[in-house]
Amino acid sequence: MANGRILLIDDEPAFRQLAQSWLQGSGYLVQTAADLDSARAALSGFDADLILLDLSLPPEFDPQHTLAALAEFNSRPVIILTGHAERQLALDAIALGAWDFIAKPVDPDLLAVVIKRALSKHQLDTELKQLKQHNTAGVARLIGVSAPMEAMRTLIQRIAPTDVRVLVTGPSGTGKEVISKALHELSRRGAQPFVSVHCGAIPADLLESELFGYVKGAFTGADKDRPGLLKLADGGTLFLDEIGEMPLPMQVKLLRVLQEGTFFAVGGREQQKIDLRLISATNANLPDLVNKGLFRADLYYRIKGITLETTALSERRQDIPLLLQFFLEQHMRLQGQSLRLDSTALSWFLQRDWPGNVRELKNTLESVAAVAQGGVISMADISLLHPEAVNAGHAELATDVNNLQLEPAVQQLEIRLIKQAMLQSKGNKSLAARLLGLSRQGLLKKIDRYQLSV
Ligand SMILES: Nc1ncnc2c1ncn2[C@@H]1O[C@H](COP(=O)(O)OP(=O)(O)OP(=O)(O)O)[C@@H](O)[C@H]1O
Repeated sequence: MANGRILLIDDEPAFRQLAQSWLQGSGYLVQTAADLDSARAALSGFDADLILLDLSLPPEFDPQHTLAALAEFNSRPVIILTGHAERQLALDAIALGAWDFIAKPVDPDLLAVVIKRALSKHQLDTELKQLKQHNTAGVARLIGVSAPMEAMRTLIQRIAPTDVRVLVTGPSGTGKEVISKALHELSRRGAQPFVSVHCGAIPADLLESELFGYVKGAFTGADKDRPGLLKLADGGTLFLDEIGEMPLPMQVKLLRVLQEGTFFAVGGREQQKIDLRLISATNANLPDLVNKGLFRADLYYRIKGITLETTALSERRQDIPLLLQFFLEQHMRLQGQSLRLDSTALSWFLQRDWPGNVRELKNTLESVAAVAQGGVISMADISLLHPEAVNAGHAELATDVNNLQLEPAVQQLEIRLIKQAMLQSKGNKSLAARLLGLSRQGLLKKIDRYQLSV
C-alpha cells in the first residue's frame, strides 16, 4: 500500500521530475502540476493527502496570487517550497494555514521528515475529528484505533441496548470504567444515574449499609433513614468496580439481590424492589479466586453475563499517539494554553512500556505538561520529572538533576540532544535543527557555544 498521495505543484520540470522520483522511492503516490489550474484539474481525480506548493507559478508568477488560492487546498496539509528571498511570503503562507515551508534547493532527507510529520499529524487530526463526530457520545470518549479498541467499540454498541449483565476484566488503567460508562450512556438507562462503587475502597463492615442503606436506629449513629447506593441506582446502572475485592459475606447478600431483585435496608423490615443494570469490573482473575474459595462461584456466574476483556496498552501501541493528542487537547482546554510535544518527547512517550496503562500515560503527560514552558514539552521537561529518561551513558546528568543544579543539567541535556540529533540526521545540520525544533542558525550557535565537534 502507498504511504500517501502527494500532489507536487511546481513550474520547474527538472525539479518536478527529481522530487517525484525521490517521493516515489519513499513509497508515495505522486502527481505533479506546473500551475494552479492544472493542480485543480489533478485534484478532481486525485485525492491528495498532502500538497507541495511552489509560490511562484505561471502565468502570473505572483506569489500573492498563489497565496490567495491556498484556502482551496487547506483541507490537507500544504508544504510551501520557497527560495530564500521568499522567506516572508512563506511565513505569510503559514499564517494562512500552510503546514510548513522548506527552502530550495530542497534537501531530500529534510523533505522526507517534513512530509512524514505532516502526514501523520493530518491522519491523527482526521481520526480525532471522526471520533468526535461519532454520534454516540459514550463510545467517542473511548479513544483508540487499534483492532482491540475497534472490536471493543463494536461490542459496546451491540451490548449496550440490551439489559444483559456485563463483566469488564483486564489490567488496571485500561479503561474498564470508561467502557462501563459508555455501555450505560448508550443504553435505554442513559438518562438515569450511573452509580459507581469501588468494592475494595469501602471497609467491609460499612459496605452493606452503603449498598443497601439503613433505617433510623439500625445502629448507633443511624439517626435517620438513609437510602443506599442500590436505591440511588434504581432505573440506571450500578457499576461494581473491583468486585473481586468484595468480602464473602457481602457476596452472599449481593447474590440474593441479583436473584430476587429485592433487598432490605439494614435494620429495615420493608422489602425494597429495584430495577437496575449491573456492570462489574475487575483486574483480578475471578475463576482463579473462585478456585481458591475467595469468590463465590454462583455469584461469578450471575455477574458474568457477557465478559469484555480489555487489552494492555503495550499490546496496542498504535493507540498511544491518539491518546496523547486527546489528553493534550483536554489539558489545553482546561488550562487555556496551547501545548505540543516535540519530536524527542513524543518518541519517549511512544517507546515506554506503560505498565500502568492509559492511566499512567495520562498522569505522566499531565505532570510533564505542568512543568513545561513555552508551549512545548521537551525531553528537558521529561527528564526533570523522570531522571531515568536520561540513559545510562549520561548518568552524570541524572545526578545533576537530582541535585537540582538546573543550569548545568539543562546544558548537558542540550549537548546530548544535539549529539543525538546530529547522529540521527547523519551530520545534516539543517535536519538536526529541524528535529530539535531549532532554526539552523540557532543550532550553529549552540554547537559553537558548547564547542562541540559534530
Ligand atoms: N480508551 C480510552 N480513551 C480515553 N481515556 C481512557 C481510555 N482508557 C482509559 N482512559 C483514561 O484512563 C484513566 C483510567 O481509566 P479507567 O479508570 O477506566 O481504568 P480501569 O481499567 O477501570 O482502571 P482500574 O482497574 O485501576 O480501576 C481514566 O482517566 C480514563 O479516562
